[in-house]
Amino acid sequence: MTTTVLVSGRDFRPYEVIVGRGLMAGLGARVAPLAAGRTVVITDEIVAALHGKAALASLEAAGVQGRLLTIPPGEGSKSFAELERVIDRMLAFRLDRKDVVVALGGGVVGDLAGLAAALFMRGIDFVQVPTTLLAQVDSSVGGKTAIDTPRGKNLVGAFHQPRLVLADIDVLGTLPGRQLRSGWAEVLKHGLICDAGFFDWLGGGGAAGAAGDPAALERAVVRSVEIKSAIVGEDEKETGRRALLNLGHTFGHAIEAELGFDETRLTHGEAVALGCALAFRFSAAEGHCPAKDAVRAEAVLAAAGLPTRLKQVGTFRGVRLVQRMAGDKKAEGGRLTLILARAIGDVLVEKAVDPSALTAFLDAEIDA
Ligand SMILES: NC(=O)c1ccc[n+]([C@@H]2O[C@H](COP(=O)([O-])OP(=O)(O)OC[C@H]3O[C@@H](n4cnc5c(N)ncnc54)[C@H](O)[C@@H]3O)[C@@H](O)[C@H]2O)c1
Ligand SMILES: O=C(O)C(=O)C[C@@H](O)[C@H](O)[C@H](O)COP(=O)(O)O
Ligand SMILES: [Zn+2]
Repeated sequence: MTTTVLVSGRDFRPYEVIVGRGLMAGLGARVAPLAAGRTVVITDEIVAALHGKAALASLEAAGVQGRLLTIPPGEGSKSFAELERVIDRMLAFRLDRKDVVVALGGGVVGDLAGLAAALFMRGIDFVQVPTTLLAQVDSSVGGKTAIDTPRGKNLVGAFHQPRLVLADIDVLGTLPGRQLRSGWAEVLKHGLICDAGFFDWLGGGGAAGAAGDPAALERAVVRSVEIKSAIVGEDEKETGRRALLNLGHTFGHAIEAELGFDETRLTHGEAVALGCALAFRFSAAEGHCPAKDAVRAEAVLAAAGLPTRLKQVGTFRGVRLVQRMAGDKKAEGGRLTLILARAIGDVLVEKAVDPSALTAFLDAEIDA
């Protein structure tokens, strides 16, 4: 079965997110109506080897001219240097404004290719073909594109919505278990934000998804896309409600930065899982949410094989983490903003976080 979720908001052209099995073969037919000219398929070396041929064959069968542009795999490619190289290749290919970028890969490919599409000749169309669970449930939807700088995650970017998202559950069959669990963290995040029933399912019968069961994965992808697209439709540019999608990220991004964005030590999804557990425990400590919800959130995250304690991933100092967190894009006038919880499925934007309370909380967490 194929499910189509429409992402629509006041200030951008609506687009479809198509979720199902065996969709890669139909990529060309779906891209053809969007591409007046040619396509460039931006992908990483690992995905190119696994799925590049199928993508190009499908485009060719539909009469769409396509060529591959590969980047090295990993977070290191979300850099000014790689962005420059990609745009230079696009210029060398003589792409024009009618040509279309296809982002075939995980969140790294989607974020970089999306930003290149946003900048190239002031913006050309792009299509997301997410190949990691994380990209299917999160990064391919909503139009956030970005690169990192040594000072932090995603600090340079643009909002640029795709024309189409094609999420083929079958491509997840080649994904390593660790990457599957990493994507599962963003799925759990969606339940924690606004759907306690979904979270219960993910912690019960749906847990098979984290181990690769295709039916559970499909249901988890569809519900995640529904949740994310509804929020993005209301608040594309994160002036309000969209910040809720950042649950766990102010902690998570600071931890990723402290580890030098080394995904062999901590993937983005693992950082989000740890960040969600910290956000729930800090919420409980500050009296926003019952302690039992923080305990339950942690139990489900841990059962999925995700980290929930700082000492599992490295050695940190509270003051350093808080300095990093103050540099987050949600901070206004140097004031820390955090997404905190009232309960599982009910979160809020807290703009008046006391840095000393947060530092003391993190120092106590470091050995906990
Ligand atoms: N734009 C957004 O809204 C948004 C949302 C969430 C995360 N992100 C960003 O996404 C990035 C993380 O994305 P990710 O977790 O997909 O990581 P990733 O893109 O680095 O992919 C993880 C690894 O899986 C490999 N891979 C991809 N598809 C595969 C497949 N089908 N089979 C086998 N291997 C495959 C890749 O080559 C890579 O080695 C981070 O940079 C994060 O900041 C962005
Ligand atoms: O789409 C959003 O909005 C999100 O916050 C989704 C996050 O999972 C994602 O990691 C996003 O890239 C974080 O955005 P940032 O603005 O904190 O960099
Ligand atoms: Zn994320």
